[in-house]
Amino acid sequence: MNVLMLGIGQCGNRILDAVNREAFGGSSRLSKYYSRQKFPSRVETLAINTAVNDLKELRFTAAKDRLHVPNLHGVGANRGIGKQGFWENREMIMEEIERRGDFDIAFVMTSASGGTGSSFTPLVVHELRERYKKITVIPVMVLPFREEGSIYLQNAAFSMRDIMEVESDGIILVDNQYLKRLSGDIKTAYDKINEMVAERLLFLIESLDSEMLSVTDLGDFKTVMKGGLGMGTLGFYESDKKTASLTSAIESSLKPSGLLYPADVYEDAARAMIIIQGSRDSLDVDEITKSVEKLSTKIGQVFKGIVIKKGRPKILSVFTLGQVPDLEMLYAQAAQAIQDEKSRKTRAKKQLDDAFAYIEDLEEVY
Ligand SMILES: Nc1nc2c(ncn2[C@@H]2O[C@H](COP(=O)(O)OP(=O)(O)OP(=O)(O)O)[C@@H](O)[C@H]2O)c(=O)[nH]1
Repeated sequence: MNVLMLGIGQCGNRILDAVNREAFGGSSRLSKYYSRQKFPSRVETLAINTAVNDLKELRFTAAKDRLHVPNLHGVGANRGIGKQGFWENREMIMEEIERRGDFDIAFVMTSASGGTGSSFTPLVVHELRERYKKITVIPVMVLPFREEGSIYLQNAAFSMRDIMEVESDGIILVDNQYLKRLSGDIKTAYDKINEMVAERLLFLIESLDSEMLSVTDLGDFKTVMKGGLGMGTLGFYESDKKTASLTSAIESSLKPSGLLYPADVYEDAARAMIIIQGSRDSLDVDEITKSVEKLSTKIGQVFKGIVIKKGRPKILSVFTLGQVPDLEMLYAQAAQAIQDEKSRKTRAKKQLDDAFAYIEDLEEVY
């Protein structure tokens, strides 16, 4: 399978760096000696940014895989400038991608709320669709902490609408706000979130490209991603000594603690795919079949995949949602923030006009 992973803007770049870190051996001391990725698929990565400093800070992404869009130093969270920046550099950006050959699937990772990534991503998705007729395109959109300010909220609202309007094959949602409970300080939270996203995406890629005992393939994945509202998220669970059974491990992969976006899977999910990796003796196919069937009665369509691989069972759940109450709340907050900003501007303007009114009929006296 030929996979393209694009990370656009600072957040997208950093998630891509986490992917490269993971793919080249993770945090192990040996990782720097790996010159090739550990995965069977051909995975091409490219970090795109308007801010050269964001690209410089990457540690695991090769220099040839960093593309600076010239004449800009970030777009200061301004999506208008971002879109213009993309149009002015469209051919250069797309040529850089096309030089990497043909692809079956592309993941385009970005924050929904900054300027560069959130404005480039819908346009890049559109271009990929135009240029690669058979490609599956999955945007991975990171929603902001809700207290990050009105511009970030507004950007998230408008960029999510833009990304829904271009024809992707389903959006994977990641919510910083939901995941911030993972850590006290922001830097550690970012690292942890990025690592979670990287781990899940690489698990997915690896599984789709493996000989599965029970087959799920790119076609099934696309069917899942097209379900419901065409947006969903990923869950994950890694068994340990304390895990009671395979069934409880499968159920745990759907629990809030492993999800990248808040959802009540049993209430909200439209379609799902459960992929189980583990050593042959740790996987009981009958038990897996039974628990997936049980899930199907609640969720509707559930695909299952089983990959034989050394170690305790690890489970990835992929699902799309039929309702997204948290996203609706984000829009309500964004609308309120835009209104507040407007009234603050009007008030400030009036105050200034009132101030100028004091000297309206006066001249400077020297
Ligand atoms: N999960 C995660 N979120 C991040 C990270 N870095 C930034 N963010 C979030 O991304 C949003 C800001 O978007 P950026 O990606 O920094 O913006 P950009 O696309 O580079 O655009 P400009 O800086 O405006 O040119 C905020 O909501 C941040 O919380 C990261 O490493 N991980």
